[in-house]
Amino acid sequence: MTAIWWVRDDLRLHDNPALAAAAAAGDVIAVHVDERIDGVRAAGGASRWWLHHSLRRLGDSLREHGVPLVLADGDPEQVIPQLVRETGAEQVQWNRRYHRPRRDLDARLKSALRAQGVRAESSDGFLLHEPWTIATQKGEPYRVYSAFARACRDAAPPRPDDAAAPNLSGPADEVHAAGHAMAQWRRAEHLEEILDRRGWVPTAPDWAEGLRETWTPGEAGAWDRLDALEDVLDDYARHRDRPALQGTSRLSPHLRFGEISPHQVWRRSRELGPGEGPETFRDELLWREFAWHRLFHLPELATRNVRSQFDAFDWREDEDDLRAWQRGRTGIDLVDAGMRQLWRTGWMHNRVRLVVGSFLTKNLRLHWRHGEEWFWDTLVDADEAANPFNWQWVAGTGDDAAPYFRVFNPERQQERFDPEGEYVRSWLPEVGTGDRPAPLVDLRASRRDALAAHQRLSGQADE
Ligand SMILES: Cc1cc2nc3c(=O)[nH]c(=O)nc-3n(C[C@H](O)[C@H](O)[C@H](O)COP(=O)(O)OP(=O)(O)OC[C@H]3O[C@@H](n4cnc5c(N)ncnc54)[C@H](O)[C@@H]3O)c2cc1C
Repeated sequence: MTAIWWVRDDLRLHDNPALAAAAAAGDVIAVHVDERIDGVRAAGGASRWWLHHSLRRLGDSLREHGVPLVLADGDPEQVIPQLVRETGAEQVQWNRRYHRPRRDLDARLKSALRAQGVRAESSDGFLLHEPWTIATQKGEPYRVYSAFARACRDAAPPRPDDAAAPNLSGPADEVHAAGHAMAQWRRAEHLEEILDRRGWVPTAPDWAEGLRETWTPGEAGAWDRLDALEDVLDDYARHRDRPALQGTSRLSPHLRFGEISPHQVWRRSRELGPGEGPETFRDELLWREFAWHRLFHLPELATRNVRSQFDAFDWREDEDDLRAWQRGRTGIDLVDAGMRQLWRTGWMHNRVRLVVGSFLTKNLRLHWRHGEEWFWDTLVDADEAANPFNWQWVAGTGDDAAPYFRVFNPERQQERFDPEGEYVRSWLPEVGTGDRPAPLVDLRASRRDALAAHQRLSGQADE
């Protein structure tokens, strides 16, 4: 029997319930669809770069087991049934995703396949807990992180270790899919050609040099970061806010693309001990979880203020200021250093994300959606939940968010978290040379303006 494994944000062989189910059924054909879905944004530039390399590496790993990776594009509701017809597959397996337009599509496809007598099944491969399993006593979703995290910790522990990849085999060479024989899909050059045609790796200009230097997309790269966790966790609670240090795991893009599962990361952190470091780290994994559960319940998280009173907020519109922020030319050292780190490496330290987010939405009073969209395009870990969730958190428009009137002062933040200026100098070598733009805004005056705008909003709410 042949089973199709529909690869989505689970680009790994280990601890992958959908792949394990397909392998248990018989020969496996893996398929990835470059899909276009109404109501879902296309991946940003940095994510596309990542996906190109991650798919290539997944193709290499599957090939070692004789399993082809088919690269298709278009509407999955057409592509998957067509593949089923072409290959004679009797099963389709996938891991669930949680944004409503994607879930709706998956549900429609599941029904359509089942109606044709094909066994279509979904599994839990992306989160620690399915969103419908963590609820208050009234059966409602949690809106406050601390209560949510307690409920997660009280729930069933993560899946037991299943270190071995499943036993895999592929279909006969003469089976065709998407116009090519399986023998072709199993060739590295064939995969490379099709990936190249997608145009996800920039050439003119090649802005990905810093990404190549920083990251190794794919399951092996994820395992290297996981192995390095032991160097980080002991001091995690003390070092995680210091951007000049390698004080955090840098697992975020690997988790984003499912090159490693949160169960694997949680388990490893447990093996590394109780203690303040590992506990604080697990709290962060639960923030990831919280963001996804919120997206499950709030599908418009990226486009609507969770706290709707902010719909009337007096945001400014200023293209020049936005561009200066994006390019790291605000004249505020910590902000510019962070934006340069992002542009060069596709990643920014969490503390600095908070600072640049506060600066954009408060000192510049530009809408958080502008920041969210820029991050969406430039972060290698940009995801549909954590990105809008955290932007709404920083802007004060989200659930359990930092209040709008809490404005980070970037200079104080630098004194606290980069006291020697190491981080700032590493991204802004021109600091101290006089070759820096004048600050875009006066930090005190712009803070006062932001607070006044918030006051006006509160006044309206009271009327
Ligand atoms: C404005 C803003 C936007 C953000 N956008 C994203 C995004 O698109 N994708 C993303 O994964 N994270 C996002 N974050 C959260 C956080 O900055 C990153 O997850 C973290 O910096 C990744 O580095 P790390 O893997 O070394 O984290 P670690 O400190 O090692 O944490 C371990 C893991 O926990 C998760 N995590 C940690 N902090 C958070 C958080 N606040 N929210 C959700 N998950 C968290 C991540 O999966 C991370 O890999 C954003 C934060 C802010 C303030």
